[in-house]
Amino acid sequence: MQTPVLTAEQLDAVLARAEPLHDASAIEHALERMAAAIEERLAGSNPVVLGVMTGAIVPLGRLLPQLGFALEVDYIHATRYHGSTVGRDLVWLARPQTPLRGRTVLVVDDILDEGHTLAGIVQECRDEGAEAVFTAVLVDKPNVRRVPGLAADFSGLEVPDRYVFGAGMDYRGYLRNVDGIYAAHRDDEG
Ligand SMILES: O=P(O)(O)OC[C@H]1O[C@H](OP(=O)(O)OP(=O)(O)O)[C@H](O)[C@@H]1O
Ligand code: HPA
Repeated sequence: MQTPVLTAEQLDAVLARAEPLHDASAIEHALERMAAAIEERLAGSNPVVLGVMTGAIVPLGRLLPQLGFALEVDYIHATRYHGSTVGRDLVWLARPQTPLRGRTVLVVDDILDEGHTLAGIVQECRDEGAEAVFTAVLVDKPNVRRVPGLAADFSGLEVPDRYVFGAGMDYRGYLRNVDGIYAAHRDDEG
């Protein structure tokens, strides 16, 4: 049997010493505000909504039932953290199967950090002929390493420049299922 990278006991310890940033109700309200803003802007455009795997699972799954207009759902998988807390080169694991030519696209992700992932995906959508590309992230982490000029069209909550997890965001592949957003203790980063 393959040994898990982290044990349940280790994860309990990471969670216990992490700093709570946003609770479940703050996340719920942020997603409601985002859904209203997205609906106001994109209703009638029949968009392709692209979830960025894997972190988008939670925000996308919670946003979709709140979007009351015609849309298609697909996913794209590009990663640069590979279960680590340090970003590297963007690696493409899956491109969307839905033709994007002439379409309005809404890219949904859990977090905008340095921005290389979102910038790469937006460029990919444009290269595939998308007519307009919008971006939505549950969490915005402003920082000096951000790709210059990059901002999400729709965002929910801000976090400080710390390694965060929960609400879809992972800590070394785990803790995406935590219903709150936490900053890892400095000793647990790196
Ligand atoms: O703004 P950036 O610095 O580029 O980082 C943001 C990206 O990093 C995370 O993905 P990750 O590569 O960890 O894959 P995951 O979705 O499987 O967690 C997150 O889900 C974003 O897609
Ligand atoms: N947490 C989880 N995933 C991430 C982060 C983060 O702070 N930054 C980029 N991907």
